[in-house]
Order: sequence, then C-alpha cells, then structure tokens
Amino acid sequence: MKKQVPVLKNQNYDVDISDLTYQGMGVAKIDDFPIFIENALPTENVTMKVIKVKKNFAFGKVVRINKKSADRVELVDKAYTQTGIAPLQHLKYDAQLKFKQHLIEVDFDKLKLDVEVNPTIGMDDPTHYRNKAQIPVRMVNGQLQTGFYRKHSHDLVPIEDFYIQDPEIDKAVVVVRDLLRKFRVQPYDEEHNKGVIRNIMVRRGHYSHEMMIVLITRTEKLPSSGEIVAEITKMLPEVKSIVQNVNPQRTNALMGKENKVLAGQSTIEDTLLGLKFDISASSFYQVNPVQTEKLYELATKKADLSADDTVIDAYCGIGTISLSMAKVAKMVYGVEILPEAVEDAKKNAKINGLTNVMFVSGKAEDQMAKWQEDGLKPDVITVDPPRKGLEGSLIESVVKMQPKRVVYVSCNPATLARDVKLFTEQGYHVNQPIQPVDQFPQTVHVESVTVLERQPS
Ligand SMILES: C[S@@+](CC[C@H](N)C(=O)[O-])C[C@H]1O[C@@H](n2cnc3c(N)ncnc32)[C@H](O)[C@@H]1O
Repeated sequence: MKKQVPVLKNQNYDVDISDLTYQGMGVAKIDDFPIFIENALPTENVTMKVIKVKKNFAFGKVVRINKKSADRVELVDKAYTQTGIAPLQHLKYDAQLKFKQHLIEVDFDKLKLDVEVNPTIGMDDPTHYRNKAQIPVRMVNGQLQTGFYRKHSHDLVPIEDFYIQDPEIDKAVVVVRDLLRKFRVQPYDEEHNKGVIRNIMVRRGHYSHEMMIVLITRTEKLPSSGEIVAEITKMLPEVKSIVQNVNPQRTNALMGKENKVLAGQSTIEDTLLGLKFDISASSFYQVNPVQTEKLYELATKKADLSADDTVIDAYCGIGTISLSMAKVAKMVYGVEILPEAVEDAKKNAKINGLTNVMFVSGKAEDQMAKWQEDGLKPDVITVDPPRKGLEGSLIESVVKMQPKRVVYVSCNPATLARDVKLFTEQGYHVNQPIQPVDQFPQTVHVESVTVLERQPS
C-alpha cells in the first residue's frame, strides 16, 4: 500500500530538530518522514511551515523558534542564508568546526572505514577571509545590480557587504558596479541570452594587496571599455591587472576560454609561506590565504620529506604545493589540466629560484599512467583534486608506482572516503588522524588532509 505523506504544504507544525545535513539544514521527523529546514539547529524546537513536499521528504521554513540551541548566534543578515553565501552563519564558530569534523566521520562511517578525525583547525576571525569574489551582474527592477543568487535560482539578491570577502574586494565591486551603471553597460539577461556584462571577478593578494579585476562579458565588445578601465585605475590604486574574459555560451560555467588584458599585467602576485606566486585570471588559487598557509604547512609536514625524495604533485594548479615541497625534496613533478596555470607554475618556479621542479599540462589520470609506464618511482605523491575526487585509473597508477606515502588534500569528504576505500583495498592505510582545516568558515565546505601509507608486504 502507498505510504501516506504525513505533512501538508503550507501547514505549520511544531517539531524537534534532530540533526544537521551536510548542506547545513536542520532535520526534523514526523512519523519518520524527514523535513529539511533552513536556519534550524539540532536540539531546537521550532514551528515550521511546510513549503515543498516530495515523495520521501519535505522542506520547511522556520516560523518561530520555540526552544533555542546553545550553539545559536543571531543571523548577521538573512540574505547570507537566502543566497547560500554563509549558510552556517547562525551556528557558533566552535560548533561549525565540530560539524565539519563530524561530516568527515559520517562519510567514512558510511563506508565502514575505521579512521580517526582530528578537531578542525579554525580561524581566529572567521569572517572577511576570501581573497576572491565572483559576483553576478543582473538587472533588478530596472537597475544594474551586483549581489548573489537566491538559492536554487538565478534571481539576484543585491548585496554590497558579502561578510566573508576581503572588505577591499567588496568596495571594488561597488566601484565597478557604479561605473557599469554610469556607462550604461547592459547586464546579462540569462533568459534571452542578451546583454553584455555577466560577472565581475575580483582577486586581491593577501600580502601584496595587488588587485585583479576581471570583467566577464557575453560579447567580444565591451562598450566604453577605455573609459571604464581608466576610471577603475584612477579609483582603485591597488588594481594591477584588468582583464576581460569573454564567455558567449549559455552555461553555468563562470568563465569562457578567452582572456584579454585591458590594462596592466595578465597576472597579480601574492605570497604563501614566503614563496611568491603569479596568478592568472583563470588559474585556481585557494580562496582563504590564512588557512591555506596552515593547510600547505600541514601537507608538507605530513609528507615527511627528506632531501632524497622525489614527489609527484597531481592537480598542482599554479604550483603552490609543489614549490612548498620542492624546498625540501630532491625533485617535484607537477601535473595540471589548465595550460594557463601550468605557465604560471613554471614562472613561479623561476621567480622563487627553484630548479628541482617540472610541470606538465594534461589530465592527471593520463599523465600519472605515463609516468608509471616510464618507470618514475616517486617516494611521495600528493593529490589535491576538485570536488569530484580521483579517477579510479589514477589510483591504479599511484598504487603501481608504490610511493611510501600519499598525501590527499580534499575539499569533499564523500569522494575522499570513496577514494580512501579504493586505496585501502590496494595496500594503503590511514594510520594517523585525518586533519580538517577550515578553509571556508560560515559555509558547509570541508577541506582536509589525509595520509595514506603503504603497508609493508
Ligand atoms: C583544488 S585545485 C588544487 C590546485 C593546487 N593544488 C592549489 O592548492 O592551488 C584542483 C586543480 O585541479 C585542476 N584539475 C581539474 N581536473 C584535472 C584533471 N583531470 N587533471 C589535472 N588537473 C585537473 C584544476 O584546474 C585545479 O587547478
């Protein structure tokens, strides 16, 4: 017999919150039927209104909090939850760190992998940490606006203070927004694939204070670009690079392939752990510089390198981990898919006077197979993949190369656990606690370092 859904849309219910999902939503159950509720915390009792009912679950909205959690802090701004900029803003920072530790434990438990997870390394000030902004530009009520999308939609909520970004970046976005308004540049209209300016990307070096502004346009032509660039340069003296990125596709991907330098250099420079890095518009660069230094220091320490060691750094980006390790190891090989990032990595090796590194552009899974066939015998392999984790074939190549240690930097505990399981089935084991480092305070993202060691056969 078909099971009855025990809740009705638009009805209010009083519920106890028993859990927090990996997306930061409170979980309540009515007759074992789960309801996911934004801005509700475990141990709380809330009156919630059911806003969407599906076959196996529903979504609810808090109407009133009847019993508050001791871990609750007041919302800084509702818009940060509405847009997903800071979905954990209502949770005390200590509790956020515990939540992230718990998320890793849950993913490993699901796969029956017995590992220990250390408390998350947090920040002293878990706000205004991001060195990069990617801000959509849209028409809202007849005016060009910058802000962020309401969750699960492309409706723009205008925002000026983004709370988790470097305030100098927030100021720059407003300056650029006002110039786009002044010169009547048409914002992108997604529905009809019309208009010019899609997004503003801003990056600011944490130590160097060098700023890059990228104007992401649908069209090759950016009207009044000369005037806009001249005014940006006058009003924002930190700007060292203004780039136009053309993305004509109807796509959710932020950037297109083509970058045109409109003023200054094609890169800005920043420092990490005393090393200098040139960063291009399209290259990946960790967004939380304070925590990145802790993360890389930890990864290098856990790699436990000696001066005779050969290292492979897979998914190396602009060579940040590679160069940190090249200071200690004999030789470091890096592989990265984005040719522009590889060019940055090569330049960065030069700037820092490191000659014991070699960078290759290509898919990590292909290049690792090639290195393995060529007989390369690394002592340590580090991997720092995107959220989807490692390809099975890459894990096979790693195992065949038999490094004594694999250092896995992960931004997704679910794919990390999946990959660790494959490694453990092939003779590698996690003998020390996994270490989460909070790269993304106020959000549900979880970064961690795991060490896999080859078991003696
Ligand atoms: C999480 S980032 C890490 C970058 C670098 N380790 C760092 O911390 O700055 C992942 C990198 O993997 C690259 N990437 C994505 N898919 C790849 C693939 N199949 N092979 C090689 N690199 C890839 C991305 O361009 C990005 O630079």
